[in-house]
Amino acid sequence: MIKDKFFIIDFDSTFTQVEALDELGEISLKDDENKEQILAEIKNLTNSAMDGRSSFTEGLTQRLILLKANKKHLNPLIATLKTKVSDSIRRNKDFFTAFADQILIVSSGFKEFITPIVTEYGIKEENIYANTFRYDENGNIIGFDQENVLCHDKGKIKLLENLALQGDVYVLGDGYTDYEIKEAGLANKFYAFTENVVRDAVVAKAEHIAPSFDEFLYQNKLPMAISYPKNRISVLLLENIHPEAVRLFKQEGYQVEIMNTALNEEQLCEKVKNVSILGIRSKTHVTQKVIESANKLMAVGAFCIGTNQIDLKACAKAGIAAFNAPYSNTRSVVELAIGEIIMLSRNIPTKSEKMHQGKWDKSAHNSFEVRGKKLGIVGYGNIGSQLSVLAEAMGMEVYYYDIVEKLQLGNAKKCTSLKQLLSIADIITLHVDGRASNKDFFGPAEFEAMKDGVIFLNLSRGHLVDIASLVKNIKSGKIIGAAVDVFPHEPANNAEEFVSELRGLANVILTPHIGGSTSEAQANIANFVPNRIMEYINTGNTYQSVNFPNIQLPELKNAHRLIHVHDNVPGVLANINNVLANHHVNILGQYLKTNENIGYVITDIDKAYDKNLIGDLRNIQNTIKFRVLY
Ligand SMILES: NC(=O)c1ccc[n+]([C@@H]2O[C@H](COP(=O)([O-])OP(=O)(O)OC[C@H]3O[C@@H](n4cnc5c(N)ncnc54)[C@H](O)[C@@H]3O)[C@@H](O)[C@H]2O)c1
Ligand SMILES: O=C(O)[C@H](O)COP(=O)(O)O
Repeated sequence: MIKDKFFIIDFDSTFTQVEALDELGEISLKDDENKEQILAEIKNLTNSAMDGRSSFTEGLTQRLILLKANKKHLNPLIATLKTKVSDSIRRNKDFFTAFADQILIVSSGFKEFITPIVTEYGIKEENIYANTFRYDENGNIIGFDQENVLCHDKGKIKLLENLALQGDVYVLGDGYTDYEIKEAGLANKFYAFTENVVRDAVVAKAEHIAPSFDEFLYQNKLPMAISYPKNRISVLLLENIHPEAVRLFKQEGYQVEIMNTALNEEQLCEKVKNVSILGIRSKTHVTQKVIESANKLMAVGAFCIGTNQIDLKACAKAGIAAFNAPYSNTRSVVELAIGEIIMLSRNIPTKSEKMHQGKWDKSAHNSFEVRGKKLGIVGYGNIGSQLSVLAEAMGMEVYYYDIVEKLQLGNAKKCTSLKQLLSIADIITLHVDGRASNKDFFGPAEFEAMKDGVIFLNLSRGHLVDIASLVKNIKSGKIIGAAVDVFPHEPANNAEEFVSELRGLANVILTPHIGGSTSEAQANIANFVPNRIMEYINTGNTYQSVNFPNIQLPELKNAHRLIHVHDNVPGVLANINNVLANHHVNILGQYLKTNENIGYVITDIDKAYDKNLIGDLRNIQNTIKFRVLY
């Protein structure tokens, strides 16, 4: 135990998430017709005193008058406060018990509700310094004990002077009166606690910020309930990712920065330096150089399906796990493709444009039903196969081609070669992935192999199609309609001009890479990807990672979890186990999986172990990354 340190902890908005007198008002004024107005006044008085803008004593007197509270309201208040203990305080309960002799609650609140809350955490009653209420004969709260220094302005300073603590004093609180203890020279350090409320005036003065109690413990090398403070995990989200992702990451306690645009390599190298989690969509390229610049990167989230924009191998080799959302926008792409197939079959883009120019061109020329037409799907993955089902429901005859064997859905017919599909289909739609070998997949030879009068769609990736060949075949009339959603060069944001030879061609639908841009899809993605990443960070689970060996781990119970990522070379597992044996570690469970690039070993061990173990595991040859979870 550290004997010469004292931890002074504030109660309202620090130990608990709320201001207790505000909560008391919710109870005592429940039936008052002016409740909202009075509560707002009380809050104003609280904030003004906490920000150091007004006299504390005066504010307290006024708040008690406004509250019209009675002794009978205290039990319900205590019950409410018990549910509102700050999350990071709650999870570090063991610390309060272990360091009970050194922890003092110093509050300008009231012992009547503070004592029952904090003593549950092992805090000693004699270490609670706070005010006490005065009541009338009917139990109405009519004031406070004027003798107590804590009801006066600068009360906390006076108390600390009286206590004359012999040792280092650390103060943790959200309010100005907490900061004043340090200002008066009565504390060695003041930590502005910002988990529940951020008071700008206090943060501006504080030398140390503690967004959570874990951070306070971490900075002071004190035992923590979790292995690493979550507020130290920084998230950078690019390309206008849906706000649900921001909410989830913030709720987890991470620091989140958002940008609406994609970044080029140079910009990203600069921005990614201290980032722990990077979120991108299809336009930001995570290259080897970017990875080399990322000193703290743990995970990359592609908030989309495609991952060709990420150097997955380089990420794995650097111990960075990558995740995507493999199904969240599938249906949106399929619906757009269906709509476009019908629109192009009826020559609608041309007809609509003419109408806007005042030209009435009623004719059936070049207009066809889709029923009975042959749809050729290239790439029968999640999107291709889902499209197959909807197209058949509209009476289309479906043909598909894929490089791997796929389950045929409904009556869809497999083509044994791309050439076969191209020679059969009336409408050809591209749904392969953007792997490097698919670059210029469709060029002069592929367009040549198509039937005359064909319709062509690309909603997969821009670099798969040679645009010059596509334009040539549209202009020659071989292709009578086309829909293109993805392009070899796409603007980084909505302010940049879209430049393409495809502009201005008849019966060509051009869309700004919006196949997956529906509210439903974006919200689904923003839910899916953060959850995968947080699970990886919190448990080591790599299920559905696109570059790490996939391991689904059991819940971590009463153990420490050692997570070891290493080059996939012989002997590393043996070395890990030798180190564990040398330190007489009791192994509770061990899991190993490798892929072509890395090995991933998870070992759950008894909590009691010699701390040199960690350094020895880190030093094993071929270790890429090592972390401990609890
Ligand atoms: N326009 C958009 O907004 C949008 C939205 C979502 C996805 N996409 C793109 O669509 C692609 C496909 O999505 P998915 O979810 O169906 O992916 P998927 O991985 O489930 O399917 C891709 C299929 O293509 C096949 N394939 C790959 N190369 C091939 C080739 N040369 N010839 C034949 N088949 C080949 C694969 O075997 C696989 O079955 C994504 O990778 C992404 O690039 C675009
Ligand atoms: O891969 C995808 O899911 C699509 O290309 C969508 O990409 P986006 O999120 O950049 O629109």
